[in-house]
Amino acid sequence: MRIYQHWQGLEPADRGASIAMGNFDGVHLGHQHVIDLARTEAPLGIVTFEPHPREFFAPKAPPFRLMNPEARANRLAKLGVERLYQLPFSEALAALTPEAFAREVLSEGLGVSHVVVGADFCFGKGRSGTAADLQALGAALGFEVTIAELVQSAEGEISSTAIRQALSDGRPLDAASMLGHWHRIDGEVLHGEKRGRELGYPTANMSVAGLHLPRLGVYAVKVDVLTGPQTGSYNGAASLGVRPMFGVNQPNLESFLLDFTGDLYGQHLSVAFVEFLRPEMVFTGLPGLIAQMDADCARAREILARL
Ligand SMILES: Cc1cc2nc3c(=O)[nH]c(=O)nc-3n(C[C@H](O)[C@H](O)[C@H](O)COP(=O)(O)O)c2cc1C
Ligand SMILES: Nc1ncnc2c1ncn2[C@@H]1O[C@H](COP(=O)(O)OP(=O)(O)O)[C@@H](O)[C@H]1O
Repeated sequence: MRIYQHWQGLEPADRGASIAMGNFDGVHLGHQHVIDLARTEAPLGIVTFEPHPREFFAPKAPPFRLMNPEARANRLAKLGVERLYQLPFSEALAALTPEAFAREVLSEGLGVSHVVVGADFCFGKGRSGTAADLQALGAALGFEVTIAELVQSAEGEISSTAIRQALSDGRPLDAASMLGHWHRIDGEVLHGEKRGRELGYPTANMSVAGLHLPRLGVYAVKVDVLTGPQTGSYNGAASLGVRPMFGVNQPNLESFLLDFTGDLYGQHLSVAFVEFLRPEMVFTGLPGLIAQMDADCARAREILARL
């Protein structure tokens, strides 16, 4: 998959894609439907925005993203997307009217052959353009527009908002049924306080900055080690939180991999949230915490063996 960060001055060979357009946060089943409708004989593309328009307009709002741009790109590549047009969202882009966006960006810039958007898609200055407006503009400018129906799940309409809520509630299975896959946090293993190894539970620490946080607590997780000499998929127990036993900390994600020994510093991991086990707790001494971690790992092992 090729990533483009501009829409102007493209080579003819980089134009003409059939594209799905949106934020694709989480790449859930609704997104996958939109992407499927964009599969034609033309190269399959995605048009998305970076930063996310909501981050651009409300930079101080609490983080809401389900995934970082790299994780999104990796997942889109797995779905067979050949071109990711990750357009820099700016004052100038936000100020384009629906007509100007369709003409300057989609038609003259990207030269799209076909565009798919969800039925609730809005675009252009003040979000004033609808999916139907885009269809009319496409007819005038010479590209086809398909409007995808919103996909339902057992919980109702699938949306990034509903997925965030399920995760905030500690319902990763419900989130997964809307995502079509486990919710994952991806990132590099960072150095921590070196305390884990003394507890008998070395943990791979990852930053969760900029991401929507699932309910804080301890989870049964599947951990994919993506780089290094020990790549593979491991079962684990992870703590997403602030480690109240050890002072005031920023939230992070600490994963203990079952049946694993080795060095993970600097490697890339993808941690899948399978089941919420319990909130973080404060114990009167380390033996209490260690006994609880023993119990967490036993439960995680049992849950993950059933998958
Ligand atoms: C399965 C598991 C359960 C945990 N439960 C708690 C907890 O209840 N309370 C807490 O303060 N920290 C908890 N932690 C976090 C540990 O305190 C943390 O991993 C340890 O301090 C190691 O930190 P370090 O990696 O920075 O050395 C848990 C960690 C794991 C892996
Ligand atoms: N089973 C395991 N699960 C997770 N990390 C492990 C495991 N075995 C060894 N490690 C290594 O130990 C490191 C964590 O040890 P720890 O004492 O918790 O230090 P830190 O505070 O730097 O995270 C991990 O980053 C990894 O390199």
